Amino acid sequence: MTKLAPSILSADFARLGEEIRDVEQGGADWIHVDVMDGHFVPNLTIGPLVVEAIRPHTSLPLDVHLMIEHPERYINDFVRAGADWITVHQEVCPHLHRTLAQIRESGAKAGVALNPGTSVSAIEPVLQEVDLILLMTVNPGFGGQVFIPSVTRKIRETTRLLRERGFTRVEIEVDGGIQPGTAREAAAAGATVFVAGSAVFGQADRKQALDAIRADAEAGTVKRG
Ligand SMILES: O=C(CO)[C@@H](O)[C@H](O)COP(=O)(O)O
Ligand SMILES: [Fe+2]
Repeated sequence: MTKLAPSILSADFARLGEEIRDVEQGGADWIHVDVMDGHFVPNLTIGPLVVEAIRPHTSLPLDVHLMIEHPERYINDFVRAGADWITVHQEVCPHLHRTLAQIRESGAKAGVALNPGTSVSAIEPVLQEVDLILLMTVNPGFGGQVFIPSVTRKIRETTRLLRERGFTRVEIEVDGGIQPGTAREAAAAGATVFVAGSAVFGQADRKQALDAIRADAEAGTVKRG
């Protein structure tokens, strides 16, 4: 099933509760929360306090994307704050297996993210520990960037690998530059969860924006068969 996860990075931070309710009413499936530390990525955003503040404003799953070094120090705080899914980057986890196990033990679903320059082979040994693979379709750090087309091949490779290994319930999430057009391309390659920041919050009518991305992604899914 196609799932849409609007990224609040492009929302109005002064009105976060209202913004989240607006996309929930508009048909969002998850709320994507981008956490940046100014070290792993050149930008600073939010922490567990903001997750705790938005939790009462939605019944949707909170999908927390940690773009931070030493994510193991903060996993439990984010889960206590209300995160349902926690995704860490392979590039900052020397003990990836242990970090993914920590996420599951804390009660959240475990995701692992790969930058555009990181091969899917880097996570082959830990597939058993993973509920979601996030393939960055831009270099992480900012909203509003352009989808990198060469990542489409990696989405296909990931889809094939999960099928071959029998991990058919693992979600493939794409993040960065997702809008009508790129959603279809990613869906045709096997993506199941679509993060969109500027393409949703940059539009006055969020329902219309979400409907357009969903229709495009579903057209790609049909093409994949
Ligand atoms: O993780 C990130 C960026 O690092 C994303 O979640 C962005 O927030 C997506 O924004 P758009 O590219 O959709 O505007
Ligand atoms: Fe993200």
